[in-house]
Amino acid sequence: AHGWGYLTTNGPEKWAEDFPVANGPRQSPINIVPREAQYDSSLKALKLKYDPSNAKGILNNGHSFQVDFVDDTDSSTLTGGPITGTYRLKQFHFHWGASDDRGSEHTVNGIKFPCELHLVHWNTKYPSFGEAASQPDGLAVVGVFLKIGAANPRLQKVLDALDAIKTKGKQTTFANFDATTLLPASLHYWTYDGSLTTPPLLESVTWIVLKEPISVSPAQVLTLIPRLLLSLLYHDKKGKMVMFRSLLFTGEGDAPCCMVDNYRPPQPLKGRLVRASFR
Ligand SMILES: NS(=O)(=O)c1ccc(C(=O)O)c(S(=O)(=O)NCCc2ccccc2)c1
Ligand SMILES: [Zn+2]
Repeated sequence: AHGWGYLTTNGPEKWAEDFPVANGPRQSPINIVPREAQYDSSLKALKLKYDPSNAKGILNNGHSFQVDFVDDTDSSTLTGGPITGTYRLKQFHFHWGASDDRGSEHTVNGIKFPCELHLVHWNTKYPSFGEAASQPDGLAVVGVFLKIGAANPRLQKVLDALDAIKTKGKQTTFANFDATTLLPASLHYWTYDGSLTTPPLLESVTWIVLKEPISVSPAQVLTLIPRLLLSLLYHDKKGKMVMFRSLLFTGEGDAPCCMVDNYRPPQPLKGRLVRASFR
């Protein structure tokens, strides 16, 4: 049987067949309506402390690429914000579109960004990530929108590594990456109780979506094309912005299938409250 994916044959509209929680009460992503979010003055500031030496490797997992972190100590953690206790960084990954009018999972007033970064953390009150992933307060994911704009030299290191992981299952070392460089200046956020946005869609995620996007410039990416030849943002001849092209969902030897549009659309709020850390 084919696994889940993002094609019409195995995409988000089909996931409930194998993962019935897809129709659960706290599914992600959602459309965020800032005017309907409730400012909560008791929400603390986010504290993200990442140790660059914890970066382990970068992997094409067949539905995105992820940078994995060593998570056997509290050296890369999320504290404060809407959560209590200490959550450890496990990995970060991206969702993007085949064109610049789509790609993000969360939307703001119905607006899609071309890309969204997810930094996945797990609650250290549980013995492992796998254990935490099945608990209602087990995971916390920080979502950061990407928009096309000024250059972002730090993202380049991630893009550079992609040509070594073109096909599913490929991975390469990726040391000394400071994930805090991927964060915007303001850590103002919206937060709500949700789920993983890919199967197994576990309802164990406290979502923390930053209001301020980070930007990456087309020019910056154009300089990468010769070296990357793979996942990149570039203006095609029609001037349309194209994102993270041609990473492949498929493994070596399979008929190549472009890894694009790897995002789940917004899910019903089902009465949930979205809180804002800012007025
Ligand atoms: N968009 S999201 O942040 O919800 C997300 C997407 C993909 C993954 C993943 O592992 O592939 C993850 S993960 O790193 O949290 N792993 C979830 C799958 C998993 C569950 C339980 C044990 C191992 C892996 C999260
Ligand atoms: Zn994600």
